[in-house]
Amino acid sequence: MGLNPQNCHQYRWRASGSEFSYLIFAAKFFLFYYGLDAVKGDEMTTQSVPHVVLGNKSNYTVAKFGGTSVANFAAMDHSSKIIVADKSVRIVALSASAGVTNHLVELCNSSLSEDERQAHINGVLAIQQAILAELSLDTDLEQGFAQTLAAFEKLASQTLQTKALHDELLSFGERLSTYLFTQVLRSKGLNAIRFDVRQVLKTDSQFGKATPNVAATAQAASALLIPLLDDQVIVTQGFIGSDEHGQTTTLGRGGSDYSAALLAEAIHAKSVHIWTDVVGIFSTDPRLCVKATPIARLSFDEAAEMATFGAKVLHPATILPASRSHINVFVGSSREPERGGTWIEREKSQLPGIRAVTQRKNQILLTLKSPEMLLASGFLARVFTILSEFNISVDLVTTSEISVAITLDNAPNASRPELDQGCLDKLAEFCHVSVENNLTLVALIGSEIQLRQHEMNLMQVLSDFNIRLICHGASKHNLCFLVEQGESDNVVQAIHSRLLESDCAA
Ligand SMILES: Nc1ncnc2c1ncn2[C@@H]1O[C@H](COP(=O)(O)OP(=O)(O)O)[C@@H](O)[C@H]1O
Ligand SMILES: N[C@@H](CC(=O)OP(=O)(O)O)C(=O)O
Repeated sequence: MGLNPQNCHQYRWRASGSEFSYLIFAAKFFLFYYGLDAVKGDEMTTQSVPHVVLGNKSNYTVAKFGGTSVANFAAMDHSSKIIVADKSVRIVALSASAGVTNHLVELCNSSLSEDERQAHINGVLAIQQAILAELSLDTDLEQGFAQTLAAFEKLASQTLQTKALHDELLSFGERLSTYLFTQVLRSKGLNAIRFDVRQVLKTDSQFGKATPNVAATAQAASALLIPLLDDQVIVTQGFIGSDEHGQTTTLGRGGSDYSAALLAEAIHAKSVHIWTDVVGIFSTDPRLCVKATPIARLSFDEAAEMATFGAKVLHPATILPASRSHINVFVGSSREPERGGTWIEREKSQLPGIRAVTQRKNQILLTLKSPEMLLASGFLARVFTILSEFNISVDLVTTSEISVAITLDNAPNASRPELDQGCLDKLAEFCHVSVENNLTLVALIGSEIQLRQHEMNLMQVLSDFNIRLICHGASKHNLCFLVEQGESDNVVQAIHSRLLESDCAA
């Protein structure tokens, strides 16, 4: 296509004969997208889109591409066509290429042997080099990429003791993928620039799971990001940010979705598009149930519950900025954008009933029993005070006259403090403590879930399994229970087959 970004001040796309397939793709994508937007009443245009704030909204879109959508050159190529076809996309928030963050997490482990360390470094380099082999980087990108790669190799070869250094190392996946993807977009004729998101995505210093500072992010975005948006596509990193001292932070595993929603909020975007490897959010993980079906529309509440209770396709915090700032969220497949996906919107779901089933493995059940609880007050307050002192976050709670059962998330990526012996000792001072591991939390998600007739079928389905705890009533959007981890895939499949395959919400 031969468009030199240095000389290109207009956001545009030029097609030659050999690029005819892009035209067809763009037309198909546009038809699909326009169809959806027509339903929603939004206006789409193929023209350059200036940053116009209508009311408190611009007409821009933030597009997030997950690790699978930038896994290799072919995936990047598919993803780039979506941006070419949708001129409202002005910020692209990228994840690290699939597999890279897992290597980086391993490299944070201080007990690695030299050979193991080198194998993980080589794993990261191999993924970058395979993509680089298909590209010729412009000088500005080439220099930055080489420096970033050298900085990665230097840091990765050391034993890193602090959480701050772990976050610095974890950030390299996104920092590298954004150089490569910027070039892929330029090769399609887009005026793309790479932007270091740490300049604007401001967080506290809770390394590993930093909390964004929304006001500081908005302020930095209006000074540094919004002025760049009129005639360029900004390629930036998901997952990472920086604290007030300029140190790199991360938002927790899978956090790029959250970054995209935060950036959309900061630039007053109308929507966030999450591009992944499935054609939307399904009635359950499609890898587990072949008959799982994509859900066309979900409310913010339903989507938040699904993400919280294990639907890996969306980071649970994504809905927070989207919901408070009225930003619609779309989830679709970067390989097959024309197949549509799931729209997550403020409107309440039209259909009461169960719409999906999710599971979250590696849960702990903590049961605290004390005869003193009988007719006594203050027991629960004492329990929760101790858990909070140890920064332990509780998921489900059920109580009986003399005991309380609590579930805690112990997933490897939960980024939460583990249940340590100090906490258990403190609880044991006034009650009998039992800890059960290897459990899975299964959640039925929907709207106005009440134990009506077809939900009662659930009890029949579950009668074949050993259920450890059931929790229902605090939210109308879920009904949760714990099962043994070894059985949980079967439980989800049985529930899906009996409750969702006949009247799965669409
Ligand atoms: N309810 C669900 N709907 C769709 N996908 C789901 C669901 N639950 C789990 N998943 C899994 O989430 C995966 C996509 O998330 P992820 O691997 O994080 O993608 P990305 O690389 O785009 O970040 C899918 O491949 C699918 O197996
Ligand atoms: N790369 C980070 C952040 C992320 O969001 O990735 P993905 O979009 O591939 O889930 C991770 O693997 O956790």
